Amino acid sequence: MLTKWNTSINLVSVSTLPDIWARHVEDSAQLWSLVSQPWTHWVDLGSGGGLPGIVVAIIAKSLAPHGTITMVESDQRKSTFLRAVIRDLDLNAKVLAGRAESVEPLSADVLSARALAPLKDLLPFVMRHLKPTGEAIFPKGRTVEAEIAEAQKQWRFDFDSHTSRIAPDSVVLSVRNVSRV
Ligand SMILES: C[S@@+](CC[C@H](N)C(=O)[O-])C[C@H]1O[C@@H](n2cnc3c(N)ncnc32)[C@H](O)[C@@H]1O
Repeated sequence: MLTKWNTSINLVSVSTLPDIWARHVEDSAQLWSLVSQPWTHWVDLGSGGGLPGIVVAIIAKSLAPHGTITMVESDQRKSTFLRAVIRDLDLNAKVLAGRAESVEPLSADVLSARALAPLKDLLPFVMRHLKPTGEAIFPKGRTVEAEIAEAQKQWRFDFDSHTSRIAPDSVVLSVRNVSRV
């Protein structure tokens, strides 16, 4: 469905399509095993083509059927795509077609966002949508150290950095206990 819809909506860069499994599916799926605590509500912000939200929902269907995934996507056409996938695959997931800063607070146990914004701009979303005991999980590239330093000017937070299984120069950042400096 991603490949088919990508011809009319720009869900992923066309140059990545030949390597779609590793670049997008495995890259999203690796988040699953990095979450360190039980969860019932996973929120994915700026899901675009369902990365990682749809991939997480597919895994959850067999491994965590109690889990609900909410995807927040500001683009109406991408939201329509996400709803079509949820319907076709009968996933326990829903889409809020709106902006992360304006949808109602979502009280997530896990919050993810891939390629949405630098860390300093993600942390206000963490404050709005993640439970105080929850965990945020962000795939990040080579700029991660600079993003952490920039974010620490305004925020306190605990974090762990996990080397990506897919791209050795990337990491998955796990963030907890966020508060303003
Ligand atoms: C670069 S794309 C990444 C999409 C997907 N997460 C991925 O990794 O392929 C960013 C997505 O976030 C959406 N977006 C941008 N700002 C947003 C916001 N404030 N709230 C919700 N979605 C947003 C865009 O429409 C776009 O689909």
